[in-house]
Amino acid sequence: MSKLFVVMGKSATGKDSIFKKLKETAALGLKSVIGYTTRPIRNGETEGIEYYFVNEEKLNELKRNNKVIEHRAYHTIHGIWNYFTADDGQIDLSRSNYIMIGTLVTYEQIRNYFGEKSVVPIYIEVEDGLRLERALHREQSQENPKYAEMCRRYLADEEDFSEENLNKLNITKRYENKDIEICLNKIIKDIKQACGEE
Ligand SMILES: Nc1ncnc2c1ncn2[C@@H]1O[C@H](COP(=O)(O)OP(=O)(O)OP(=O)(O)O)[C@@H](O)[C@H]1O
Repeated sequence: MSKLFVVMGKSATGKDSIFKKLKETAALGLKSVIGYTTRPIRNGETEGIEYYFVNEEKLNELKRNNKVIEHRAYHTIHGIWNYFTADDGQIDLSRSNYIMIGTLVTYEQIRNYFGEKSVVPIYIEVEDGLRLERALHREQSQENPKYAEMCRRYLADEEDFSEENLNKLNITKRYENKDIEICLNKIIKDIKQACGEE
């Protein structure tokens, strides 16, 4: 049976970096599910690669057509930022294995939508101090660093990814992203196993 892998973790744990590498690992043959967001595009991001960057009008249109699989709205310092996954023809579990980035809420809703057997969590962890350092470093490289939003997100993650929430969803397996290559190798091995290749 085909699988949909959901890469999750707190801010700056390296989800985007790991997601990109897994997508590029030809041996896995994973198709990516691109999510949608109404937040502004960051330097270095490309439309249709990290996300489809859309406005709220588009979100409302997809909602009216019952095409939104899961949706989260964050009250940020810059207003409401929406993130969602749309049933836009990208996912066909009878044909391929897929990978996407998400939050715990995404994972829960996607699991409800496609069923527990088809959806596999990949939870990334980084020690809090190191993670804050990486978040700051990344923000400093932006044209308009959003430090207040970085701090808000850092604190919000504590609640969103609490042990209680992780336990509720039965997420026991953790991948530590200290050294990205070691982390990737572990994930690749497990993805192969889950897809029945090992
Ligand atoms: N193993 C690693 N060692 C050093 N730096 C890393 C490692 N993994 C990721 N990074 C860097 O840490 C920063 C955060 O990584 P990334 O943007 O992939 O995180 P993210 O989890 O997708 O964050 P967010 O959810 O906030 O978008 C980036 O600048 C990235 O280059």
